[in-house]
Amino acid sequence: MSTPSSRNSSFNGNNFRSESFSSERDLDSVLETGCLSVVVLGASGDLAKKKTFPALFNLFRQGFLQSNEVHIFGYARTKMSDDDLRERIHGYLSHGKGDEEMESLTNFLQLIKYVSGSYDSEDGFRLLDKEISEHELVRKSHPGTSRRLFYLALPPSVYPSVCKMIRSYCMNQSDLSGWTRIVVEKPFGKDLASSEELSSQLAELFNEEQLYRIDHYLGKELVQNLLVLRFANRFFVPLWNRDNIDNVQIVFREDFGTEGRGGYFDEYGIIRDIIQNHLLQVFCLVAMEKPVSLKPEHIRDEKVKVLQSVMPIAPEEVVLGQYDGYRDDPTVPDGSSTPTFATVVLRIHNERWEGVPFILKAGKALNSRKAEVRVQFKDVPGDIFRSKKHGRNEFVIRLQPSEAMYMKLTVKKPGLQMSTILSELDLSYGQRYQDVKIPEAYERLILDTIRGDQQHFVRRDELRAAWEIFTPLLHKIDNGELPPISYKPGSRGPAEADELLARAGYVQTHGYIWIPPSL
Ligand SMILES: NC(=O)C1=CN([C@@H]2O[C@H](COP(=O)(O)OP(=O)(O)OC[C@H]3O[C@@H](n4cnc5c(N)ncnc54)[C@H](OP(=O)(O)O)[C@@H]3O)[C@@H](O)[C@H]2O)C=CC1
Ligand SMILES: O=C1O[C@H](COP(=O)(O)O)[C@@H](O)[C@H](O)[C@H]1O
Repeated sequence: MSTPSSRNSSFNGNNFRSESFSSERDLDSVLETGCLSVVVLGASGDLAKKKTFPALFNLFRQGFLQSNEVHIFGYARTKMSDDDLRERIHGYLSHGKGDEEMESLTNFLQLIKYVSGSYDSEDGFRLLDKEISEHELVRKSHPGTSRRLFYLALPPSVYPSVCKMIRSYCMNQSDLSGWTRIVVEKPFGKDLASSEELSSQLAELFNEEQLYRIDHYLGKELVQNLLVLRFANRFFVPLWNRDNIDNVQIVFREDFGTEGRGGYFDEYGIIRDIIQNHLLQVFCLVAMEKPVSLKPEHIRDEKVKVLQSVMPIAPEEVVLGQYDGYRDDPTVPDGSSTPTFATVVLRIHNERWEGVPFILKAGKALNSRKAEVRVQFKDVPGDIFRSKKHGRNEFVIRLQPSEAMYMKLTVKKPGLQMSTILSELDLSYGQRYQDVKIPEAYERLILDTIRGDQQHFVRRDELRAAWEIFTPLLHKIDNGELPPISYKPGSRGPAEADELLARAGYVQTHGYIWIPPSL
């Protein structure tokens, strides 16, 4: 079988980078070859086992990581052997039972080596460098041509020291055609000042091209589809503005609480955990102007512009909640007033969106798990069918689960009578693309880091603009000026949030539920 890299061995680093913005960026057309070391720092943690290693395994299975080129290193303080780490992640690597699948799993696990060390000591990182260099030597990599990817699956508090250590002891030794790249997770800072401080610390060590600020929502299939939908369809181009759209909701719901991550969560809260990053990235793609091209810099320029056009958040357009029982988690302080739910209305001061509320809503321990964008259109002027009673036109993009997009529209009720009902045009991915396995967000984004494509990563000025929007509100919350309203786990969240939604202009449809079609 020809594999992605065996088909493209002639690509060198420069060709690859200049091609990477092309709209034809097929996954299998732009891989570099040569020795690749992927280092997962914080390998003992939750993200590493649930997301990072499984994503690496999926890339390996599909031939995007080749055993003759790649080696994977886990690094953390926990004392454990290579086999201990393999054992720890094994259960999270989904695979079939066939011989080939089992062989692939075994081969993948054999690529993993574990190095234990602290995040601020020379010894640990020297040892890590020694292990990486040995692997490079075995692979007969020419000095300076190797590729080193450091994935920081760690709390942000240790990013500066870890980056310092990598810079001092673990860099690819020359800049021939090799590289060293750093992937950092969110939350990147706690407010504008701390984020800028962190950015400056990292900028002293690495340039912007080496830093990949990951936001895994940007790797989700339907999030990646947003620009295509908006700018490749004549349907939407003339409608996507204040003349036709009444309000937009971007919603994240989880039907479970903080589940063992209460200690982390309590320091951040739902706005820093979900809204300031994941939902705001989706917001950018829904609201930004058309980029000049698909070059990462052109796209990110437009995202920055729309973020800079967001007006200060009005406290009366915010509802915060905390679910009953949140404080029972022993890692959460007794008197915590950290919000686990928030609805925040953003308003954009520009020609396209003046007056249109963008309602960002996120909550834990709610009645369902889903993420979606809901674009609600204005009523039809001079309505002769009295169709208003059914509800408005809505275009819904279901990011997860059951990826889909559907348009709620009024049609004639089938039958002899001339009456109308609300129905839908439905594109459900499970039904329409039955043979396609939708890649995990992390899989796609890690591949992008290896390919050097920064389109789906957050640029420093974008991050700054995002914090500028939320910092005043977050400071108010931190100072106790906006206490959360309690809500029952398994509910819709505080009733006040629905009231805010109605005040913002959202008209709820009664008696209509979209049911994902079954096969
Ligand atoms: N878990 C998730 O679902 C998601 C996580 N993220 C982000 O990914 C990053 C990692 O998250 P996650 O894996 O959940 O975090 P963990 O709390 O599991 O931490 C990862 C590892 O870091 C080390 N560690 C933990 N706390 C500290 C500390 N205070 N100082 C130094 N080292 C520490 C531990 O390794 P050891 O003690 O062995 O060194 C731990 O195994 C975070 O930035 C998080 O916000 C983003 C999206 C989703
Ligand atoms: O970043 C985070 O995301 C997850 C939700 O991710 P999803 O892909 O399952 O929607 C969330 O549970 C977690 O609190 C947050 O840190």
